[in-house]
Amino acid sequence: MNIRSTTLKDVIEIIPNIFSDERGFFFESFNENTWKKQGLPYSFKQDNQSYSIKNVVRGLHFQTGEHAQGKLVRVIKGRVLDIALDLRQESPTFGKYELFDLDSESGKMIYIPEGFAHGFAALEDSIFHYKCTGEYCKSAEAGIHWNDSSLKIPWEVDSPIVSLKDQMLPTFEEYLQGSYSVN
Ligand SMILES: Cc1cn([C@H]2C[C@H](O)[C@@H](COP(=O)(O)OP(=O)(O)O[C@H]3O[C@H](C)C(=O)[C@H](O)[C@H]3O)O2)c(=O)[nH]c1=O
Repeated sequence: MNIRSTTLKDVIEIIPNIFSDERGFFFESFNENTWKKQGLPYSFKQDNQSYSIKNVVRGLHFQTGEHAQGKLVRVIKGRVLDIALDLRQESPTFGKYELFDLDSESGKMIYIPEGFAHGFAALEDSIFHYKCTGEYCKSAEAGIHWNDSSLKIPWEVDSPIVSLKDQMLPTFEEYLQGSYSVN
């Protein structure tokens, strides 16, 4: 597999070895020993999967404090524009985000460590899968508004479909003035 650093400190892009033949293709989406040898995070506590119709935007989400989650994200079907936003005040890339075009054919994965807000837009009807380094904790859920005017995230979708919960999320400025601690 190929591992590439990104513009965000500690966010890693992973391209697995894909074995193609006349039937289709195969790749290992996770292997503890291989990841351990490559110095990649390998301890995950929960797998999640969501299906989003085209134009859905989910996020930007994170869990606060000790419940912060690292996420290994990939697309099983379709194509998404994925985003990671660095919320770690001590990070050299604090307040920066990067967009990642993820699709089912490339198998490309992104590892997003604890301390980031995460979201994605479904550019097609898509199945999204991610491994989390920590379990879900409803009381620790937090987020930042998907359409924040200071972040100006270019989602590439027309009339996004956003949950009521996400429509109510604070702006990045409101978050910064709040009392959240992401890790
Ligand atoms: C995240 C989560 C949710 N749920 C329940 C809670 C709700 O009843 C239902 C839907 O949850 P929600 O609307 O928060 O799902 P998403 O909008 O896809 O949230 C996720 O979207 C962005 C992209 C993320 O990175 C987060 O991991 C996660 O917040 O699933 C669970 O039971 N366990 C869980 O781990």
